[in-house]
Amino acid sequence: MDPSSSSSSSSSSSSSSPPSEGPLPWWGVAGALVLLAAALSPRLRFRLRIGSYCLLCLLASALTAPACLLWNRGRTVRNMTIIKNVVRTFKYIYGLRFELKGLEHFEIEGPCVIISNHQSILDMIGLMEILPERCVQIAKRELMYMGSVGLIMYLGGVIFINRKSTSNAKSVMADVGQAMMSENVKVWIYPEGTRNGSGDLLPFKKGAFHLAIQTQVPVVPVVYSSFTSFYNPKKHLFTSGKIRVEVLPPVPTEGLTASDVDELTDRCYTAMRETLFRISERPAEVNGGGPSVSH
Ligand SMILES: CCCCCC/C=C/CCCCCCCCCC(=O)SCCNC(=O)CCNC(=O)[C@H](O)C(C)(C)COP(=O)(O)OP(=O)(O)OC[C@H]1O[C@@H](n2cnc3c(N)ncnc32)[C@H](O)[C@@H]1OP(=O)(O)O
Ligand SMILES: CCCCCCCC/C=C\CCCCCCCC(=O)OC[C@@H](O)COP(=O)(O)O
Repeated sequence: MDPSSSSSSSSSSSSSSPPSEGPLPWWGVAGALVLLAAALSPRLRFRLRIGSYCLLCLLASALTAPACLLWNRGRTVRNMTIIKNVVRTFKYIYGLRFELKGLEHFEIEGPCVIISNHQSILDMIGLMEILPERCVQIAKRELMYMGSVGLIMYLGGVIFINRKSTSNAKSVMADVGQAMMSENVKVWIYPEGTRNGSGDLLPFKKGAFHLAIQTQVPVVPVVYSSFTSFYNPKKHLFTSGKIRVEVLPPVPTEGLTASDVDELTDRCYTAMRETLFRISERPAEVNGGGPSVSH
């Protein structure tokens, strides 16, 4: 037997024979088990998907913060443009498609108060899909402590309030009013004050409407269709989906005073609730609207 042939045969046998079929590495086994479990368990699939979203937010924030610091040297609403362009890519990762209507109502010279319904932590994707220039958000102060996400919110100019202290929140909102006018900034507020995945609207808090009247700027209502068809934590549902977004005509506040807050709140609440039911293809309630303000 020719040694070269034997060596070639051994090499050919080694090259022609399949790679050594040793056991899978531990991480291969772990990955396969996770994928199998996720395929079998909706709860695990949901947790993996929403966990990946949180991780993505943390990672993207950590990577975007230095860019904001280098580009704009600190906390400024100009960072929102950078943040917006990053977050807008998330829709492709999670298969979310937006149908937009009424964006021309954002073409307002100067400040305004934008209000929208708030359903989940996914709202950030919808927020950044249509965020106008020079627009900051009002957020609960607990979000400031969410690691890199809190940092990026701070750098983007987000205003943090203590929801549990009306007096503190009111004084912060008063300062916001002054800053809005002096720095020509729009403010985005979620008047429900918390996430609400019911497919309906919670009663509205009044701070947004006080702010608009105190600064005599218009209120621009924005409505996102219900996520319940593709996102429901109670049912461990989180798939791809379509979100209709409708920007309603600005509601003027010139000439209004604090005594008009309840009427302005009701007007916005009713218009947004009707829109929410329409774009979510949910039959409007026979008995008209629910409570518009928190009692
Ligand atoms: C790069 C990758 C990044 C990836 C990560 C994603 C990051 C993106 C970056 C940017 C995104 C940031 C987005 C953050 C979103 C966060 C959303 C939230 O946190 S929602 C929770 C916080 N928001 C709110 O709470 C809504 C605003 N709240 C209010 O307006 C409230 O009114 C208040 C907090 C000011 C007070 O609330 P409360 O006391 O509970 O109830 P009210 O009925 O509203 O008010 C009680 C009485 O006080 C009167 N009032 C209220 N405000 C005022 C005021 N400004 N001036 C005078 N009086 C006021 C009100 O009229 C009531 O009195 P009454 O006699 O009953 O009328
Ligand atoms: C080093 C500390 C690390 C902390 C780890 C944080 C883990 C979560 C990380 C990222 C989550 C992505 C969040 C994106 C922004 C979410 C904004 C939001 O929607 O917050 C909810 C708030 O509107 C209302 O809260 P409640 O409904 O009142 O409750």
